[in-house]
Amino acid sequence: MNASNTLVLASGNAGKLREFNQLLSPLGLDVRPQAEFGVHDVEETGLTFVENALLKAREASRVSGLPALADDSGLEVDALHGAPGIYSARYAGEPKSDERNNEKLLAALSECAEGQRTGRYWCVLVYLRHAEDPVPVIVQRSWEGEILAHPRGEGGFGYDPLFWLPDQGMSVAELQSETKNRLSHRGRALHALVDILKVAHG
Ligand SMILES: O=P(O)(O)OP(=O)(O)OP(=O)(O)OC[C@H]1O[C@@H](n2cnc3c(O)ncnc32)[C@H](O)[C@@H]1O
Ligand SMILES: [Mg+2]
Repeated sequence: MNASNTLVLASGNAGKLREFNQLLSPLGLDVRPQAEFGVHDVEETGLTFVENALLKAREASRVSGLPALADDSGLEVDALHGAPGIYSARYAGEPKSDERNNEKLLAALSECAEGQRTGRYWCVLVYLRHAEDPVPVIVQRSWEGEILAHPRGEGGFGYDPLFWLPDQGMSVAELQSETKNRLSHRGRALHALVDILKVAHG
């Protein structure tokens, strides 16, 4: 990390920012949302999570002058040939709406039998020391689950009320936030990233 352990979080998603703060504040890192620096959302024109995460991190670092951490994530559903995938945030169009995205997902799977509703969350994290960093740190993690036929639970964000964890016997929206952070695609990716940064930068 840099001398002051300050970094900018290249995200405008309130649910992600909450989870990053829960995960990173115990590490003594000063994590600032990109909105503090007037960073606007970039167009996510990549065809992969990693390309989009790079675009977001580069812009946030360029505008803030700080190291940047970006997350590009989404839900891959087998019966939908990987959709909504990199388009998860805008699955039901603009403006982004978790509620409409969930309704569209339920409709798309209305004919899909239990047992065939498998999928996974993906999270790709990119850390850049500066906007032109030629050696980004990149970590990708997934989290397996099944898509419910009806929403359950109030916690989390995005597709969490529809994402069922057979091992837990709960949807992600029914988990305690600490449990989600320990098990999730994002939580595990972040721990791996922090381990890499500790080795690289002390
Ligand atoms: O790009 P930023 O500003 O970070 O915010 P965003 O919401 O647009 O984020 P993405 O482009 O990475 O899209 C990710 C979408 O995938 C879904 N998603 C990712 N992680 C999730 C999680 O932990 N729980 C539920 N849904 C998640 C959710 O719909 C997100 O909006
Ligand atoms: Mg986005």
